[in-house]
Amino acid sequence: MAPRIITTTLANTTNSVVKQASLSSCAYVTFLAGDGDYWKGVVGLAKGLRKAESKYTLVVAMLPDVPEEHRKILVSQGCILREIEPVHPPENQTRFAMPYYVINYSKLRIWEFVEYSKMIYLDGDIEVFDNIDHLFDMPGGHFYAVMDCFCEKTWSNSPQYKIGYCQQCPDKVRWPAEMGPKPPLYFNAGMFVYEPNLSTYHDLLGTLKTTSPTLFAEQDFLNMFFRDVYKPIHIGLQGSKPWRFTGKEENMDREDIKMVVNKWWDIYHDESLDYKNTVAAAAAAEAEAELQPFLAALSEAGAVHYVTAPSAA
Ligand SMILES: O=c1ccn([C@@H]2O[C@H](COP(=O)(O)OP(=O)(O)O[C@H]3O[C@H](CO)[C@H](O)[C@H](O)[C@H]3O)[C@@H](O)[C@H]2O)c(=O)[nH]1
Ligand SMILES: O[C@H]1[C@H](O)[C@@H](O)[C@H](O)[C@@H](O)[C@H]1O
Ligand SMILES: [Mn+2]
Repeated sequence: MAPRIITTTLANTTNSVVKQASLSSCAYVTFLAGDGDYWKGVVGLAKGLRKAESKYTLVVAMLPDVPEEHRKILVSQGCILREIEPVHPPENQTRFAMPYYVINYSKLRIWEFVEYSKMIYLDGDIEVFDNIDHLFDMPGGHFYAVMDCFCEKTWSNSPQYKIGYCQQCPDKVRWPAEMGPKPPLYFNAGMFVYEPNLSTYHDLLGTLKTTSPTLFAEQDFLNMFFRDVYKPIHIGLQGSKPWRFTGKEENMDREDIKMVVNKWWDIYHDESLDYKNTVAAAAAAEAEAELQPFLAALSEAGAVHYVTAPSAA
């Protein structure tokens, strides 16, 4: 965990208590829902970040249905847990299964995490094999993400897939003039760099109320919402539930895929990467003492529901 710089000022102003706090302002954030096996992905991600010697902590935005047992494991791996309320898409407009939408749209709550000025969102099934902390240094005011790939079967009903159009190599198959204007750049929402902000957050939720859900849920929505500030970045995305891989899946007898999956398991099982075995755990114990008044103040104000990593003791 990165050392935190905390200043908590409590001042009485006309009977109200003004609480100011400045926390280390960057963090990674992932999302967790349900009692399934996605928590394994989060453990793999937390350990991968550690292996890459990231300076920043991993926040887990989780829905209330994540069982206590899984929460404990994540806390023991140094994650900061933040429970979020489910976000429901507009009623009567869902052509697809409701739980799918509730899960995905709930991700929008991460704009509420304004104790951080910049965050990198990563899906729980993504692994980092290199340090990507430098992405926090990119200029603010933009939404950074990786361009999506339309070759996936999930895109088979789209015009892009049908004509073999690739936005990453737009010269391979040119967008035909008779099909109208070229579609705007489209990012994958499995990883992005963004700035939590309450006004953006309210705008996101307000706009969602009047937006019909579409196939790729919050991914389509975020593409629409941030279309004017989107900037593509080039980072390899790895996300196919490596913990479920058996080698028998369709097209999965490839050596390169097996190597990535094995690399994922190496990180997952590496005990030296367990939070309790790191110097950060000791530093966190020290920082926790300082952090306590701030958390107490926030929870007193009913602002957040927060669980931090335990001390190494
Ligand atoms: O039961 C679930 C389902 C999902 N997740 C979380 O939600 C993320 C997204 O779900 P998947 O990885 O299963 O979905 P995809 O790989 O299809 O993800 C892509 O499409 C989704 C919408 O269709 C989202 O936009 C997502 O960010 C994008 O990477 C997971 O990584 C995980 O962090 C859970 O915790 N529990
Ligand atoms: O845009 C889609 C979407 O995110 C899918 O859920 C994912 O499986 C595909 O890889 C991607 O192209
Ligand atoms: Mn995924």
